[in-house]
Amino acid sequence: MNPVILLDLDGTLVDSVPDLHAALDRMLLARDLAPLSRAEATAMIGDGVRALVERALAARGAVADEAAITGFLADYEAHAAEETRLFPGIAAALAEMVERGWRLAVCTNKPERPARAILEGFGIGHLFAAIGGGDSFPVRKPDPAHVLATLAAAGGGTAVMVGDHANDMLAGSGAGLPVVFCGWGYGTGAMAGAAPVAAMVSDLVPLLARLLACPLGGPLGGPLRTR
Ligand SMILES: O=C(O)COP(=O)(O)O
Ligand SMILES: [Mg+2]
Repeated sequence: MNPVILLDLDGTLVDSVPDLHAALDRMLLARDLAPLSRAEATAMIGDGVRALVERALAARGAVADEAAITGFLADYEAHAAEETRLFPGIAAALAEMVERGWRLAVCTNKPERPARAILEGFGIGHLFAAIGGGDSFPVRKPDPAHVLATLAAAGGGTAVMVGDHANDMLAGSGAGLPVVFCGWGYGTGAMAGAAPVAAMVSDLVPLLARLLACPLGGPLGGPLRTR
């Protein structure tokens, strides 16, 4: 069976910071709190909506409640695809993956609805055999079960996890899969740990091809597992 490339969304396929940052600032403004810098907002992304809202409010000395979280989510969902863009080169990289016969899936901590809306907005939703959002399963990254449930939804088989955050590396490795760290995303370089790094989008397909060509393990990573 052809391998599955499990792809993180925010910071890997799409630059979603502008819309997330704008929604956070609308939430803060509504509470008479000062807006965030772009760097502050970026560093808060990676653990889903609840953590994002909690971090933004905590940065301004406030505490998140359920109303803040549901209000943020409703507002963000309505504006999730305004300034969000595919990173340059991603559309071509996805097309090449499909051309090679690799199956694609998204494994993101973003809730499933806005994740689907963003992918469909770019006309690429149909490329993915599964979209595992942060609310699709009882757990999310860094829990390996999020990766495994997404892989199962995509039909199972050999897989690689690709992402820009420590959560992606932990979840993928914990699931027994090789992982690739994306250097163009929101994570810090230290989050790559021992994972091979695709420094630029153009590095990704060649790196995945090398990983998939050495199933017994090699300098690039551990053994590929079939599930
Ligand atoms: O929503 C988040 O916090 C991060 O989303 P990601 O898992 O696609 O990077
Ligand atoms: Mg990410």
